[in-house]
Amino acid sequence: MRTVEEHQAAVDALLPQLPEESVPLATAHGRVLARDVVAAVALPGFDNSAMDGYAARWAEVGAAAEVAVRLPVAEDIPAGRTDVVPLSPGTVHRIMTGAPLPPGADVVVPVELTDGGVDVVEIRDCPAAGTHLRRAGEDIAAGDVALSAGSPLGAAQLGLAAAVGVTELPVRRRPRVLVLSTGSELVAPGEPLAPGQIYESNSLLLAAAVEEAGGLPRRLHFVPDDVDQFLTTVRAELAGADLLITSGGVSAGAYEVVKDAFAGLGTVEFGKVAMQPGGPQGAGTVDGVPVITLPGNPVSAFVSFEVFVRPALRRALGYAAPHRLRVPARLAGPLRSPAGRRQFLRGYVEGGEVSQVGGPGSHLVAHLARANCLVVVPEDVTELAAGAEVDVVLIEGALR
Ligand SMILES: Nc1nc2c(c(=O)[nH]1)N[C@H]1C(S)=C(S)[C@@H](COP(=O)(O)OP(=O)(O)OC[C@H]3O[C@@H](n4cnc5c(N)ncnc54)[C@H](O)[C@@H]3O)O[C@H]1N2
Ligand code: MOO
Repeated sequence: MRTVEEHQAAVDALLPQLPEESVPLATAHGRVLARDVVAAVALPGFDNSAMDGYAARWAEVGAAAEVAVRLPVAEDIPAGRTDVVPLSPGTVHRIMTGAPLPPGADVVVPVELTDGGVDVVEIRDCPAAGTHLRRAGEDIAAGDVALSAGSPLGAAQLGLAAAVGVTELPVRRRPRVLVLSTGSELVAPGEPLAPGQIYESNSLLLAAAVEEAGGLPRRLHFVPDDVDQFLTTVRAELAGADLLITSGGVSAGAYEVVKDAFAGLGTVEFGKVAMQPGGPQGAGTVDGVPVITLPGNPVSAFVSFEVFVRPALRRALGYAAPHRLRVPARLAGPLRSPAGRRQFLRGYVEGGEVSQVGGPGSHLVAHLARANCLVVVPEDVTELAAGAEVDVVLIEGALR
């Protein structure tokens, strides 16, 4: 039986880093940066005002804290004015937020502390010298790394890229991932169910998980437990894919279609991993394309994707942090776990305390949908008391 880490390494080895491509900023959301991006300009690019008010010499207006000071307004500087007129002694400039600070000014008096005068202003109070000034380069200097390789590109990162004048970003191509469910009991949602049939749900679950991990999923129409149909469906689509994920047909039954189809074909190896759920696993290549065969129980498919596929996809995409956030939490109640298997129980964590959501059964998809974390119980732990500390892996729901 493989350890979790051994199977993780086998899956990682299947997925090489994806090639780089350049994408316009407007379509880079959700991608991950392939190379460092250096700031071509400093931020702020020039000394400027943090307030609407009056740029002044503190030596001339500081006394307004005790008694009002009246001074002529020599210039009006809206944001976007590009000529810079130095501040002459004995004058102030009316200035707006973001407008360039005139040389000579060392304080901006907010308009609220004045009478708002246009030609002459009465300054009634004054903050300390140096207040409300934004200095060139205090956020980032030109030539510094603005975004480092491996950073996910969210709202703040895209905002920064635009702020330093970037128009395109280097990212890694999204992997094209085929998802194929197997099982003669499966029926498409919306169709009537005969006794013994169930709605096919894993392809939706896995395609969404692929997308969330940064891949481009393509759901193939599910197939019954029939080797010929399975291989025909796979072969029609495999060329050009970066990965095929299958669900079902990998345990010990009489009709294990995925196992049977790939026996003697390609390099897919089947075996057990010391974990629950997600015991039966397979990984290898077929026609040179990486293939990962997940167990069919919906919770097993989900947990297997989380533990093996998601980190491998994210590593291939270049993420600096391919794994989910893992944090300690106190157990709200006691739990038991099988010896020799790492268990990934479904949990709900809040305020540092985690409650188990449903039992360990890998068919409990409704409970999975209410969980926001996986509770990780190590292989050598069989019992834990309420209050014991465990590691929890935060899954999607936790991050909203
Ligand atoms: N004798 C043994 N039986 C089983 C073992 C074992 O070691 N020895 N392992 C068990 C474990 S653990 C798991 S997990 C499952 C894995 O089985 P398969 O990967 O072969 O999956 P199936 O038998 O096809 O399905 C299992 C279960 O999940 C339902 N299912 C399958 N596909 C879908 C789908 N696309 N959407 C919704 N539900 C799906 C299926 O109806 C079954 O109930 O094997 C155990 N048995
Ligand atoms: O290991 Mo199976 O994946 O329990 O449910």
